[in-house]
Amino acid sequence: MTEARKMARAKLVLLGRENCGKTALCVRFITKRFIGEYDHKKEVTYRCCKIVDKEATDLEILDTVNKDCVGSGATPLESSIKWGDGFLIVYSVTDRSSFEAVARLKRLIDHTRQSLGIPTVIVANKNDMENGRAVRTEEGQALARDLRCSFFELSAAESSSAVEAAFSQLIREVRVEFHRHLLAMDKRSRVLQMRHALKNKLTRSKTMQW
Ligand SMILES: Nc1nc2c(ncn2[C@@H]2O[C@H](COP(=O)(O)OP(=O)(O)OP(=O)(O)O)[C@@H](O)[C@H]2O)c(=O)[nH]1
Repeated sequence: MTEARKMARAKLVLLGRENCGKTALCVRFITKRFIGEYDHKKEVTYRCCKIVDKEATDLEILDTVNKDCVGSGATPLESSIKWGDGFLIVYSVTDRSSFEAVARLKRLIDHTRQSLGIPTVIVANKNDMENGRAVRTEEGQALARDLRCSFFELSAAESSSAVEAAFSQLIREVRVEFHRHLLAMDKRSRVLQMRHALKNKLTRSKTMQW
């Protein structure tokens, strides 16, 4: 792969019900640290550079706040969805309603982007809280299979490497999509070139007849 065709940057968006751990995941991924409490009021875009599979990518990561795909939050959420190249849909294994929001959020991505192939990873967070578990691992796996998304169950509080694995998977999927898009553009421009060449040839042969 030539340098010019490598994906230099990507925009990632974290979606999910309030309190499921979106900010904790972002901060863990960027700093490798888990900090107990975060400011819940602001939507934040983090910038960082990460190396995945020996390839550096500049990332913008949008941490959305308290939004669901229903009600008044829907419009700004759609603009975040239009902005992103890839999505982490997060739920907490201790909060059934956050799990139920996942399918709705995935449908909103599909609908907003008019595509079923937008890179999306589902993250089941807080699996250190076994006592408060309200969603079984198999339920998360089954939902991810149905929605054709990669799935990670983890704890932002306990495992930096698991968080890194989930983000890395999303970055890989965004890269695949980027290269698919480039190939489609190449194909289109080849077709246009051929059409142009054919038109020129036809015009020339007409001219010769005259
Ligand atoms: N035990 C445990 N607590 C977690 C974990 N991840 C996040 N938390 C806690 O859950 C609470 C909510 O985490 P946030 O990261 O603020 O959640 P959020 O989804 O960004 O919340 P909003 O900003 O309201 O949308 C905080 O008290 C975190 O410390 C985890 O993996 N395990």
